[in-house]
Amino acid sequence: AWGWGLQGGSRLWVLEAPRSLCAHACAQTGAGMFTPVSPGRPKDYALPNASWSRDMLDLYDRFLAMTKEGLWKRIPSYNNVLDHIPGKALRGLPSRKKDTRLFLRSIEAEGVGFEYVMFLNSSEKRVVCLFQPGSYLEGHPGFAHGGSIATIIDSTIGSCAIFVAGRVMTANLSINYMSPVPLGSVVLVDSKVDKVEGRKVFLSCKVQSVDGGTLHAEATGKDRVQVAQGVCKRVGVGLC
Ligand SMILES: CCCCCCCCCCCCCCCC(=O)SCCNC(=O)CCNC(=O)[C@H](O)C(C)(C)COP(=O)(O)OP(=O)(O)OC[C@H]1O[C@@H](n2cnc3c(N)ncnc32)[C@H](O)[C@@H]1OP(=O)(O)O
Repeated sequence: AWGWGLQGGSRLWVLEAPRSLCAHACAQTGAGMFTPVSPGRPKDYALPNASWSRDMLDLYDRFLAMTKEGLWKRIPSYNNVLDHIPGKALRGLPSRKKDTRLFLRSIEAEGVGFEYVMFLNSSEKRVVCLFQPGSYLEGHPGFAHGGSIATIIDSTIGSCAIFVAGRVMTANLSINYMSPVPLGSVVLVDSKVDKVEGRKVFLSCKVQSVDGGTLHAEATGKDRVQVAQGVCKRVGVGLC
């Protein structure tokens, strides 16, 4: 169940959302597929569509097969993070604004924005994201904008930190770009939690080509498991 244990010094509040929360948030059914807990069924964008390349489909099939062994789970992807949270746990969270969308899902048309699906390996504290950057993410002609790479890295490490430690905010993200990512290509964004020190979660992430032959980028991140008191009061979590 989704429970809040508040501890905190003078300024900070640590929201200890039990790990079971995330597992609870997406009850797994069938072959590694998640079904959303919230009433109604928001569109799950992390499923194959006509824009996915052969590489993306093959990689997806490979990871989906691994979910059958139970170590990997597919993370559904809705266009609003609140859709990932079980109904009763939404209490105290900012109410959903009808015109907000998760940045990565802000381009509705298939194949031109962020085409991606994430898989979680809880025991390895790892989230791997299969990412196919679309044509609207262009930076240098023909290549993905560095900000789009930073976005998919931030979201992958953010999801990893959420599943390992609960609600987080990214405190620091450092990226080395080694090789540009061609638009329409498929890359593996492989993130893991390296250590947790109190409220700080340290993560690392590599962006590699499907054949592992090209390291496009590598990053380190520091996330923070906490909600600033102000935000806590604003959303009236009630336990502040
Ligand atoms: C429920 C299931 C859902 C699952 C399915 C989800 C699917 C869909 C998910 C999509 C996932 C999206 C993930 C997006 C992730 C974002 O984009 S978050 C947005 C970007 N980040 C922000 O806006 C954060 C802005 N910054 C802040 O709010 C505050 O600075 C922070 C980061 C919360 C830290 O504030 P604070 O807690 O007050 O920390 P502070 O007291 O200043 O420092 C505490 C410690 O942290 C260290 N620290 C603080 N800041 C830094 C820093 N920048 N660098 C290094 N050290 C730092 C300090 O040195 C200090 O260390 P110690 O002295 O304790 O050793």
